Amino acid sequence: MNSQTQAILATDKRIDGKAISAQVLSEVAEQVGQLQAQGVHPCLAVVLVGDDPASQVYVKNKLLRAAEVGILSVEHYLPAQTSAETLLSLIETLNEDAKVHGILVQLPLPQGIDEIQVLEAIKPIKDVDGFHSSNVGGLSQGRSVLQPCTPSGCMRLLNQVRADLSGMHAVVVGRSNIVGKPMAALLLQANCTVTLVHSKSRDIKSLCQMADILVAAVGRPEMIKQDWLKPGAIVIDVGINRVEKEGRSRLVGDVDYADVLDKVEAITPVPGGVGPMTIAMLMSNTLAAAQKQHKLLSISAIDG
Ligand SMILES: Nc1nc2c(c(=O)[nH]1)N[C@@H](CN(C=O)c1ccc(C(=O)N[C@@H](CCC(=O)O)C(=O)O)cc1)CN2
Ligand SMILES: [Mg+2]
Repeated sequence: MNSQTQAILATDKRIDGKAISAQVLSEVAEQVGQLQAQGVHPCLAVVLVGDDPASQVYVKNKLLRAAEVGILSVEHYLPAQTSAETLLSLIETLNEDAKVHGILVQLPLPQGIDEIQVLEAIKPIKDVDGFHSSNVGGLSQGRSVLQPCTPSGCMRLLNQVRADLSGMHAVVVGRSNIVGKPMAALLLQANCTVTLVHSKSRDIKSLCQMADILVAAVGRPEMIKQDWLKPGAIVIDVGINRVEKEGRSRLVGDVDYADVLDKVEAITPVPGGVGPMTIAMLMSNTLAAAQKQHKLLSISAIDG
């Protein structure tokens, strides 16, 4: 990427997730084309259980992005009352289908289905969400595995601001399996000093004030205010909170954007920051999964 593009993608203080995700998607589309020329057609299986409206929107957007970059998709919509056995049997079928390279089970699952059992059933090589314990363990050891999409998207946004994060103090607020924990692992891999803050941490505000990089993934609307930040901090806001403001429904992050803007070096907006990156990284993971499976098949063909 040349410096002019870099400047466009990170204008002023706002880190433009929409523009950067478009760049990722265009890179993915190019490589999908190269794979197709070798007769491989990357394919993502998307499984949605139940009728959660937000999940329906996310799944629709994933399918749209897949089509845009030339990734095939298969869709499986199951009712909320689906048994764990039925879901596990579908995953087994998709695991064994050589035409399917990536399997995504949209979260959250309806109550009564054990999320961990379902995620563990996905073959690690097809686990494009990076949630299988084998990929989680590989990430913590710094191995090259499929990584969770939101944290890897956040890393891409951070690298837009600074190519080298070495020695920076990163504070991650929130310890979910999907975002907080893998985010801390990726920042550590990038040689940051990492503090993982959670609901039982003492004096969260003081911990945040130490951050050169602050990643907020806590799900509390506009919790982080200007006096929580060190001057010149880089802020990545993973929160997506729907609130009523001035009689209208609006999306806000975990950071009070307008309040902190003067104080930060750079910040992601909500919407248009981390969210679009999540879907772009899913496409990137699906491509990587297809490339790896193709390579393994080619090797086993040579070995006989
Ligand atoms: N299997 C998974 N389930 C869930 C994941 C995931 O990565 N894998 N993450 C979230 C939901 N999610 C993707 O699935 C997701 C959330 C938000 C966005 C997004 O683009 N947000 C927009 C705003 C959208 C809106 O208007 O509501 C933005 O921030 O700009 C994309 C994907 C939980 N489940
Ligand atoms: Mg966003």
